[in-house]
Order: sequence, then C-alpha cells, then structure tokens
Amino acid sequence: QKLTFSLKIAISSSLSKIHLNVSHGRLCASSTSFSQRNNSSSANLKVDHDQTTGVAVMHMQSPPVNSLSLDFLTEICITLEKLEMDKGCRGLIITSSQPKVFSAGLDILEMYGKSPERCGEFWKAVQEMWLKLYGSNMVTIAAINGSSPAGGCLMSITCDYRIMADNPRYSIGLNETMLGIVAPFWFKETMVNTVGHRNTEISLELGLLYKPAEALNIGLVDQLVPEDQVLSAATQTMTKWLAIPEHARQITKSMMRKSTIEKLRSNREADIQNFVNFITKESIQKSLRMYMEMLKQKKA
Ligand SMILES: CC/C=C\C/C=C\CCCC/C=C/C(=O)SCCNC(=O)CCNC(=O)[C@H](O)C(C)(C)COP(=O)(O)OP(=O)(O)OC[C@H]1O[C@@H](n2cnc3c(N)ncnc32)[C@H](O)[C@@H]1OP(=O)(O)O
Repeated sequence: QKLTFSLKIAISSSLSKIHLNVSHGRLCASSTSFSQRNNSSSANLKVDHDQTTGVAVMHMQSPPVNSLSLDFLTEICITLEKLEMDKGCRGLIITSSQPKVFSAGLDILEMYGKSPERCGEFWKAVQEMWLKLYGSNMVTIAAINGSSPAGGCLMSITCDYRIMADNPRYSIGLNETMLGIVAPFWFKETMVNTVGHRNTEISLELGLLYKPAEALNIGLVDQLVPEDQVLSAATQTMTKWLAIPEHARQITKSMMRKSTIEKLRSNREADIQNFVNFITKESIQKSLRMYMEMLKQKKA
C-alpha cells in the first residue's frame, strides 16, 4: 500500500515552505523558498539553513544535557534525512544550545529497567543515527562547545572535522567501560578510523575522557578555539571543505568509510540482539544503576 503523507514545516519567512513527502519509505523534500534562510524547529532541534552558502547548522537543544533518548534520536534522524535529500544543503554543522554540554551521550534511562523490545527499538535508532551521519554525503563538522562523553563523542567522530572549545572543564571520549558497559564494534572502528588502533585500545579499555588539549594531541579533535569562536571557526572550515570538487570528495569519503558502514549494515539484527542480551543482564543493570547514583551524588 502506497504510503504518502505530507508534513508542513513552519519556516521563519511566511513566504517559504518545505514539503516532505514520504513515498514507499523514501523521504523527499521539495522547497519553494523565496528567502535565502530557512529556519526550522522541532521539539529539541533548531536548524538554520542558509540557502546561499548551502550550510545548515543543527543546534541540539534537549535539556538538560542533550542525552540521546529514543525520541531525540528519531528527531535527529528525520532532520538528517531531510537535509541529506535537500540538494541545496551541502554542509552540516552540529552544535549544542545547552550550556557546557555538547551531548551527554546515550540516555542512560533508555537502557535501564526497559523491556527487551524497547531496548531493541532504542538501539535501532542509535544505529540509524550513526549510519546517517557516518555515511552522509554532506560535509559534516562537529562544533563541540561542551563536554562530549560516549555517544556524544561518537556523534562527533562520525563528522568529517571536529572543532572543540578550548575549555579544560570540558572532556570528550568513549568512556563506556567506566559505566561497566562495552562500546560495540562500530563505535570502536569509528574511533580507530579517527585516532588509530593503539590510541583506541588504551582509550576504550580505560574508558578515558580527554581534556581538549589531550584530545587534540591524539587527533580526537582537529582544532581548539576559544569558546565563543567555535561556530565561526566551524563556518570558516566549512567554506574550505565546500571548495573541494564535490564528487571527488564524496567518493573519497565513501571509500574511507565503506567497509565499517557495510559491516554494520549487514549485521544490524545481530548487533541489536547483542545489545539487548547484554544490556538486560542483571549485572549490567546493576552497573548502570550505580553509575546513575554516582552522577546524582556528584551533584549533591
Ligand atoms: C559486547 C558488546 C555488545 C553490545 C553492546 C553493548 C553495550 C552497550 C553499549 C552502549 C554504548 C553507550 C553509550 C553511551 O553514550 S552511555 C552514556 C554515557 N554518558 C556519560 O557517561 C555522561 C554522564 N554525564 C555526565 O558526565 C555529566 O552529566 C555531563 C554530561 C558532563 C554534564 O555535567 P553537568 O553539567 O554537571 O550535569 P549533571 O551531571 O548535573 O547532569 C544533569 C542531569 O542530567 C542527567 N544525565 C547526565 N547524563 C545523562 C545521560 N547520559 N543519560 C541520562 N541522564 C543523564 C544527570 O543525571 C542529571 O539528572 P538530574 O535528574 O540529577 O538533574
């Protein structure tokens, strides 16, 4: 049965509108814009799309810490799909509107005390976000204006380039082992592809979170700038990347990432089963509970 629905997105200019049509599971965007800037918002995301430069800035605004819940992941995936389909969008900058935090990573509450079915649905959304970002044809830049542990770090390293605020209060890394959980193979491979095998081995086994200067030193981020310049530096870098012949850049990106992406694509169901079996174990649930208590105590 043909599935067709239309979603109208309010845009700042009353003259502009975008229609998203989902037909046979594919999402297509058609734009009748008379303005050069499209601003769209959903519950926890604000997207500023400058049609002149072809660059969209996606601001995560899911209080308090942009943790990636099923709902938030779904919102992110819909937005990424829409931007990917929009020929007028060639570059994406991801940043945070929350103070001091880029993203706290996966929402721990989605992994604690939930049914296996719900855990499976959640993990599928995590996979989907990674597949969309790591396989994007757009130039993607993470403007990391706060801490970025675990899933927040994953999101950053799916991007083509990372610019972080030079603030020693912030940290970034795949710290899963500190929660008593294990980063799956595609988190690990994204990290290896970014900082190499040895750095990843040390980093994952010890669950390390790096201060900005340390992250720069191992190549986990590409550039540090003063906090108030993160977005402008990302915009400048984007201009350079967009000046490269597009087709050649896209093919090169695909060549570098294809084998990692294929490995997950062809094992999605098994990976979901692994996750569900692992996360619903009593011992793992206990580790997550203790970690959440530790987070609360840190506050008190
Ligand atoms: C064999 C293997 C097979 C299969 C795979 C199996 C395994 C699973 C792999 C799973 C991969 C997991 C990836 C993840 O991303 S796990 C999440 C890891 N995240 C963290 O460790 C970050 C924890 N948070 C913090 O460190 C701090 O909150 C942060 C981000 C530095 C901000 O600090 P601060 O500004 O001081 O804010 P608070 O700490 O006071 O936090 C405010 C509020 O938010 C709650 N919170 C924080 N982080 C999370 C989170 N990730 N999920 C849910 N909730 C979070 C925190 O508890 C506070 O809540 P409160 O109610 O007290 O206000």
